Amino acid sequence: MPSPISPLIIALDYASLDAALCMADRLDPRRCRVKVGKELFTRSGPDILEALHGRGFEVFLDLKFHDIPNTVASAVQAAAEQGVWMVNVHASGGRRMMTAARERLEQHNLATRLIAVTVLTSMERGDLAELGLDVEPVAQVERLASLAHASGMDGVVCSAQESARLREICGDAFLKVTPGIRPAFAETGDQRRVMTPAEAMAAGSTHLVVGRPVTQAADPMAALAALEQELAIRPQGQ
Ligand SMILES: O=c1ccn([C@@H]2O[C@H](COP(=O)(O)O)[C@@H](O)[C@H]2O)c(=O)[nH]1
Repeated sequence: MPSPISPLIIALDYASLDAALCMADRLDPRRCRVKVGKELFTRSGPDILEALHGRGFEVFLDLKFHDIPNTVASAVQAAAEQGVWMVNVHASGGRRMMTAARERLEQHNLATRLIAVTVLTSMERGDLAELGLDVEPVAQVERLASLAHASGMDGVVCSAQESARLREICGDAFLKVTPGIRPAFAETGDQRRVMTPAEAMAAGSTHLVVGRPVTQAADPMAALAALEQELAIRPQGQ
């Protein structure tokens, strides 16, 4: 199946394989990718990847690996060998960790996209201050994205508020995968650095991660359709 033309990645944050597949079966792999995160993977294990691949989805495995270089490289290899489209690590694990993961993929001819998390979209200046970082989030994102770029990452996870700046620093081809997407109709919840889908694309985000605004909506398919309309995406075949 060809890759979807849409930048949308739907976060399947569910407590069971059955619940996740119930949602996946209402989605169209020609219209979006899907993301498997910590809750779902911890509950279902690799079975969920096989089930989603079997349905034709490209999967972003969002486990945010952060450990010593050899451990992270081995975890990234394991993810890639299960055929995921994208996997991520924490940029704060440092250059040697990211480089080890990149080299491991190359040694095994694995084409999975490898990206690094900069500053979680749920964090604001006060959260960084409590970690001893007296900086605006955008400054910390720039620092970590530059390091990720220099360490051979295909892109980063950042908020859409930083996408324009990262386009200047790291270029168009460097992926800017942005959670914290909140259409006008959705609640912010625990997210802090948010943007609407249209604003995020205009700012230079390459991929938009959307969870609760679709998955927790009273009518998830209507919420997805509203997102697509905002982004002027025409479903294939129409
Ligand atoms: O900085 C980050 C990194 C990852 N996430 C993940 O994206 C989704 C967002 O879900 P919403 O329901 O749309 O808030 C979720 O799976 C997070 O774990 C993030 O939000 N921010």
